Amino acid sequence: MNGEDRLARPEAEEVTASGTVERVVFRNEETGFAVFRLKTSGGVISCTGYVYFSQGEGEALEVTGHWTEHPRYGRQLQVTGWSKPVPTDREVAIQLFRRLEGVGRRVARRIVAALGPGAVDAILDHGEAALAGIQGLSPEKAQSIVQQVRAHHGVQKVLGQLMALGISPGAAMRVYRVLGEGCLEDIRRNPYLLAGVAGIGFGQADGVARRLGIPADSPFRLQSALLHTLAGSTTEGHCWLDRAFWLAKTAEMLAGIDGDPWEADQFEEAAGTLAREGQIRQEEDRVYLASLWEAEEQVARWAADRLRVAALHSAGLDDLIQSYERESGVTLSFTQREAVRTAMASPLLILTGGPGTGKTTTVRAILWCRQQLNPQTKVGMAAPTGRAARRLEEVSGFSAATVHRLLGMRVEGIAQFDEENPLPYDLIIVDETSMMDILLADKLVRAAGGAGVILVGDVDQLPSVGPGHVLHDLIQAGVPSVRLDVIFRQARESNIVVNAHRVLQGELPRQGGDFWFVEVSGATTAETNAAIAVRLEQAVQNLLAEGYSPADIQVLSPTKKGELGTEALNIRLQQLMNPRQMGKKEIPFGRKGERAWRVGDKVIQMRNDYEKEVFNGEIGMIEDVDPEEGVLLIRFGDALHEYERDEWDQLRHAYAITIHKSQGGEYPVVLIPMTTSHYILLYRNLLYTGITRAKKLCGLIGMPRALGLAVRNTRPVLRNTRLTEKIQVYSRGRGADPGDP
Ligand SMILES: Nc1ncnc2c1ncn2[C@@H]1O[C@H](COP(=O)(O)OP(=O)(O)OP(=O)(O)O)[C@@H](O)[C@H]1O
Repeated sequence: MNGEDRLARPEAEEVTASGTVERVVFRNEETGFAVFRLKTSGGVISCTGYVYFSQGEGEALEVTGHWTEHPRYGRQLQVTGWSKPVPTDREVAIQLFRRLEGVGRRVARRIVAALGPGAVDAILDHGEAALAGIQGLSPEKAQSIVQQVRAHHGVQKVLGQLMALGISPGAAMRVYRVLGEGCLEDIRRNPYLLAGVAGIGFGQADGVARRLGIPADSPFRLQSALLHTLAGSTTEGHCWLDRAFWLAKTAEMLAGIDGDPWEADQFEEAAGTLAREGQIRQEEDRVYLASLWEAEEQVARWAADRLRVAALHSAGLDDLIQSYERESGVTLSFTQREAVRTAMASPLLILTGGPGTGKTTTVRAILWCRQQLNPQTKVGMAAPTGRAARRLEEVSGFSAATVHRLLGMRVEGIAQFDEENPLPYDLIIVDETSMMDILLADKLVRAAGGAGVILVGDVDQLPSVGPGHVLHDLIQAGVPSVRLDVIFRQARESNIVVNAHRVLQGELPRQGGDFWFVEVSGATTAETNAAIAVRLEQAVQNLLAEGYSPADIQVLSPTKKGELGTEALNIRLQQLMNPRQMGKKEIPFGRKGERAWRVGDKVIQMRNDYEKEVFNGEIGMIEDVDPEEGVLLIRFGDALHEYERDEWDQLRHAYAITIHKSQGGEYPVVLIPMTTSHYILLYRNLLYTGITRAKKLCGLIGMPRALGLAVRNTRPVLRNTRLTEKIQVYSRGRGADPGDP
């Protein structure tokens, strides 16, 4: 039986059942999805669906849904609607109030005597006012009763009404959690509040607003649209937008939805409100989201403060370095020594260089010297991604964490360590800092306290996915930095390393050894692309035959779209590396169920999940799937995680990933298709980043012209940031806050 046949198909007929919850087998706190047993007069039934439990076990519930047949768990009710029965019988009502905390039999009786058996509804509708005048109820107790009744019964009304506005069950739960009990009133007034809740964007909030009859020129709408445009620019890496451009872009976006032209100056008032409310910050013609402005300011002031601290050169340092050389058998180069000296003397150092230039070796020397000077030195090591952290651990011999974990970040934006509670280290070393965006840099510097900070990275790699160009800007601003640019002999034996440096110099890579280029040609570009895809498959087959595992082989593409984009390649490569097989479990997905998550699939996490502690860009493997529940069991490193159906959007297949996503990763074998169809993405840093991900073998397959274009194209990174200028201003002591109104 194949995976699709195993999928339970709901029977058409809708059924209703009521009873009490016997056991909650599984509950996802984030989405509200639950598996539970309901004790009904006809026996215990198994149910699945989005249900909000206030108590869980023992809770009365009425559910509607469809029967499904699960191959392992048998008959289950797939719940599509639910309610918590409000008692209509006096004695039942009294029992219900008695179950509330702090309510005795006497008070319960008095409430029901005053309000009748419909007391619950009266309290839901009128709140504390309904309880006014009931003997023996203090205002605090009345408040507590209202809260408890709302928690038991009110939430379903709210969720039901949210769903009626077109919000999905999972999102409705999130809205309720984020915006709280009064969310409906707030949303009716300003539906654009929804745009701030995870998973709901401006477009969906706008749809709700239309349903609620909010006028198209409502100030809330204009403000939300403006914030949307500004936040959108951060996906291109910008920290700020030019004001006139911002207004015009927002006008254009709304005109695209409404069909009518909007004038940019219609947004002036909305922009003024956002500035007054502190949601945006303006510096002359530049407009920032407040959070980005604050982050840039913070990092700038921090770097400037450290620049002002005079470097303290310790006299015996050269002797110490010589001892290290004797001990380790490594003779450091002139530049490496300079890096060690600067690291000892300055509270901040940037160590940059391409592959094989000796960054890790230098870090080892620095650690050794620090330990010799003070054996008590506490060192914190981190990298922006889990895999980069694991690698740092391997090469340095010290334990390393992700920056998020180091800072104790459990949810986006909130860190356990900050200026009030600094990290307990004397020295903090962060690797792969080209990947660090301004928001993460802000968190790091806030928590650094008095510790020395060494930022290690390769400034020629692609910049961070998030906003800012931090490593580059810090170097530009004159932060003490050492650039290692000599490739060591051992590294020179690798054409991967040599070619990475050649590409940076604008030279074509040379073939041979661990680096090869397969030329593919055809009569037309389309034909050539098709031939490249076939040749890529052959290369994968050959590598598998040579004993490489699917996990060893990583295909990288500049883009997601097109025949040689990651989406199309993933379909081909899944068929090749993990084909459908009898007995291999899978779950179909996609609009027509044409794709499948299959046991053994390689997958990539697409955004940070703080609960699971699985971060953007991490690669995992599907170990098991439950087609009935829609649950995927995925291994990331040592940990296994469950992904519910509504979490699948966090995942993609990872046989092919974009070069952007591969940042900070390393793979034994990297294969990159090269086509002129990716014209706008063919540039030097991108190719360089792709090549430097390979450890044992790097294969480029495609058009020589595409390779030539990529090597020659030095497209500069254009990101709107002011970090460099701000550091320079602050370090000269001109402390005027450019953003103060
Ligand atoms: N001073 C030195 N003398 C001789 N060999 C060295 C020296 N420094 C580094 N190496 C050797 O050069 C190679 C690359 O060094 P290292 O791993 O430190 O570079 P890296 O910049 O961290 O490289 P990557 O970014 O590729 O990890 C290693 O084999 C290392 O042993």
